[in-house]
Amino acid sequence: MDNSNIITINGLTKKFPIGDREFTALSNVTLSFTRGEFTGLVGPSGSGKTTLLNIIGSLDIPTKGSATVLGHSIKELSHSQASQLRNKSLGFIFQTYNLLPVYTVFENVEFPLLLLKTPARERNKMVLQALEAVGLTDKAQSRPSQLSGGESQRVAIARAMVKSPEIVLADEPTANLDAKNSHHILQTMVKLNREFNTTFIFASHDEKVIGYLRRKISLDDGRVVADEYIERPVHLARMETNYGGEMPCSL
Ligand SMILES: Nc1ncnc2c1ncn2[C@@H]1O[C@H](COP(=O)(O)OP(=O)(O)OP(=O)(O)O)[C@@H](O)[C@H]1O
Repeated sequence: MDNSNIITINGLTKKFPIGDREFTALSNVTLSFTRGEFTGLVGPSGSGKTTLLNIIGSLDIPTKGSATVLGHSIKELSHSQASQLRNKSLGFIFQTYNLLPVYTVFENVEFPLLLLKTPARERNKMVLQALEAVGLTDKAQSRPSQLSGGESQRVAIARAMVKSPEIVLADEPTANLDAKNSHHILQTMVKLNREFNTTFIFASHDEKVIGYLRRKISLDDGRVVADEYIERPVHLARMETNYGGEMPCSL
């Protein structure tokens, strides 16, 4: 397994202008992430989790310091280079799913491959594989309005995973789900992380998410206040006991 460094953050400070003042959302953050991590940024509301995830995802840039993602310094990317990095190498999962309502489940998952100009036959195969991985093959022709919250989030996971990104960034992915669906989608992500060695980085204050993390980075007031590796995450342990280490294939 290749466990090389894929994200390096050095002395990162992010300030937002508010009127004629500045608000410091992140303050001198230094962190690195290796391939295959299942890591969460945790902390109270307003602690800077989303801001950090957005910078890693090249949706925003540092005010000071640097963030280097897959060899690209985020501050130095042009708009088109940043969107190329996102299209090719990053998958995003948001709390509101962000599915396109007029398209079918199949078309929603296909969308990133259209941006990458993947040929039709290959596209078809990749979409079906992604839907199978999240257990939604039978919903391929449904529209988002016909899905439950848990199913919608699984479509979002399939859409994030379909292009085999190196990194998936998930911002409060369970915020709109009940406990059963939250565990379901978290276990889906654990399975994908294991199968493809995809790096997952979460921003969340949900204890259910935290129970699956192998690394927990705590933020408070824009600063990293703890960075812990968890030997036996509580929900992972429970999942392995329940399924004897094997995940149910219908996840
Ligand atoms: N564009 C912006 N302009 C001004 N302030 C901002 C902007 N984006 C974020 N902030 C501020 O930066 C701080 C950190 O916000 P951020 O969304 O990163 O926190 P968070 O930890 O993700 O919070 P939550 O758990 O509530 O989503 C907050 O105080 C927020 O109001």
